[in-house]
Amino acid sequence: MNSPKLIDPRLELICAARHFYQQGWMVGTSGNLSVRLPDHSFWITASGQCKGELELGDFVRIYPNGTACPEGSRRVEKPSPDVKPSAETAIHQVLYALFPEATSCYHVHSVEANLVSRFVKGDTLPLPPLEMLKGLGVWEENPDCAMSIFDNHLQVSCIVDEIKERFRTIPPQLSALLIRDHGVTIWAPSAKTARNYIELVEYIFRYMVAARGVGVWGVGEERD
Ligand SMILES: CSC[C@@H](O)[C@@H](O)C(=O)COP(=O)(O)O
Ligand SMILES: [Zn+2]
Repeated sequence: MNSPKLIDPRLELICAARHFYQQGWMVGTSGNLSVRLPDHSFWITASGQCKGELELGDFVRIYPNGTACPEGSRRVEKPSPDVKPSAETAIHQVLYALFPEATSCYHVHSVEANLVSRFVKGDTLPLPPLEMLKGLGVWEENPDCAMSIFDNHLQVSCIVDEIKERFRTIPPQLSALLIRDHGVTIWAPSAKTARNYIELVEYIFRYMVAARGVGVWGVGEERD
């Protein structure tokens, strides 16, 4: 009997990136996607690549601290020496460390994510109690749900430190975080779920922007 063919997990990332690019959420080189493998290494998009036309050679494999890739002592596997991992690799790393059940981490930049990130000054964004929240795991009637917001910093390590510090003390309600004036990042137990999460959070952001435009009361406003 033939054993089932293993599908390269980078293919799922290539398809997801093309889809997000077509939606206008990964314009140009923006955003980064990763998938974690059973040995706890992960593939992540290389830095500065057009996300609408990724190829298998546009990924870097990062091995966890203390382990090395099979070919040698390096902790990074690259298609060529000049290829660099995403500049935001450390955000994926900290999320995988904080949420061991996560096997995929997706980050995109949309206009709506940036608009809603300015609806509030604080570090949480109240979300409208939409049915769509069930897709993000919130099974409550009229849920009082909020997404964590972090300030954008030039030094990615500062964003990472704030994520680590906040989530260690206050676990997030959703598997998602928003970086102000930058974009959303989600983490999920599978690549398919990660794609759904991105679509759902982006729907909620679109709704919030549209609701403001037509004057729907209370949407995205800071609660007392
Ligand atoms: C279009 S610049 C956006 C980058 O600064 C960054 O925020 C981003 O999401 C992509 O960086 P990358 O290093 O390609 O993964
Ligand atoms: Zn980014």
